[in-house]
Amino acid sequence: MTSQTPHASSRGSAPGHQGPTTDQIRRAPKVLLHDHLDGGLRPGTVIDLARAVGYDALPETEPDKLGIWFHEAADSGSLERYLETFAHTCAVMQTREALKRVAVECAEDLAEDGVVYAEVRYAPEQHLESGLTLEEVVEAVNEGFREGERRARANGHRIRVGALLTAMRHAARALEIAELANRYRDSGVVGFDIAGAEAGYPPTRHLDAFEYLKRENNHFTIHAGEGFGLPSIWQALQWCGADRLGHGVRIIDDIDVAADGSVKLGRLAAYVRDKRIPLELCPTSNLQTGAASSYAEHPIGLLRRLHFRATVNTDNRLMSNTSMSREFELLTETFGYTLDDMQWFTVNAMKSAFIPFDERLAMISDVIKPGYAELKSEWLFQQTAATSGSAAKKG
Ligand SMILES: O=c1[nH]cnc2c1ncn2[C@@H]1O[C@H](CO)[C@@H](O)[C@H]1O
Ligand SMILES: [Zn+2]
Repeated sequence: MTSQTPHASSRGSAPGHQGPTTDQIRRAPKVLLHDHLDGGLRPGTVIDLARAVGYDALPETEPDKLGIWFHEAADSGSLERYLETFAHTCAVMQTREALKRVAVECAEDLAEDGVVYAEVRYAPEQHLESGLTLEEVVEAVNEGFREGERRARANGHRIRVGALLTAMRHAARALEIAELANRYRDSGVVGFDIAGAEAGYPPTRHLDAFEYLKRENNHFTIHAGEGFGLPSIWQALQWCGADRLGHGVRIIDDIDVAADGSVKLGRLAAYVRDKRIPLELCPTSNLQTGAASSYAEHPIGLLRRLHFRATVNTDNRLMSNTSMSREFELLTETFGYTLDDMQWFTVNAMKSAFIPFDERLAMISDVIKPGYAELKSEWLFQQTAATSGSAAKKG
């Protein structure tokens, strides 16, 4: 972890610059731990696939309008209504070809955005309507990610994508999906997750799946502390044993900031910080589901200042009309973050990934840190009147 203070000065960019430029943010190496495959389709692909399978329930048939429709429909203030929009994306992801294409494009789009490592999740049980088996779903997506990585490389980008298999918390297939994740752990699947409406569906309903994964020494994250508060986070950690928290943003309810600015952590918040539990924060998604009321008031500001293991994520690029670069742009605008802050979030994410330690370390020391060092040194080589020699000639 870097040791700079939260609002590190302009050391990370050219003197006088308040923060990184849009272009620097895009080129900076980024790590994404929380992104849903069925929440990141290109609008044009949704339309193509709907046509191919004869799905006629799309609300719009023109890409730009459909993109806007997803964004507006998801902008509902409630997690339950936000989740309704996935009926359309899941409906068109029911064949091997469709799943593969979506996975290829996902890897390509993330690479284009400067993401060097991503864990992308989806719920295999939601892709069985046309007769695919769970294994066929996983294999089609894996094939797509490998092909996407190859195409990204051909375009001059480097990315690695791992899959997380999600079980839906309202359903009863968690153990089966956990076993599936375990079977594919050496073939592209790096962990497990549960998602879906949170209120009324506590993670302890799926204890058998989590206990199984622990016995197998496997990894899992749990969506908790988004649509419901502290009890959900507490269960996810202390009953289920989650390695990471999907969102976890409501941990803020256990942090007291006094009028004089002094901060007191409750027992659960202290545990989360002390144990370095990674928080997969997704600012824009939280605004849409009502888990936060504005970027300025988003708990990520305080959590970063208090040195929680905070990470920045997209959640659903289609529904939130976002990307990793966009999330960082919004954060730099709101909190004045510099390249040092971006690097801190990125190293946090890489440390928290589910791939082996030696690979995480190599990513941090050989990809992430050199990438940021390169960006941070750019101002030194900008041609100015002082360095171009033109002043001397005129004199
Ligand atoms: O932010 C979220 N909270 C909870 N569930 C979600 C969120 N985003 C997506 N999904 C759910 O996860 C499924 C598998 O990818 C999606 O189909 C959606 O229902
Ligand atoms: Zn999510």
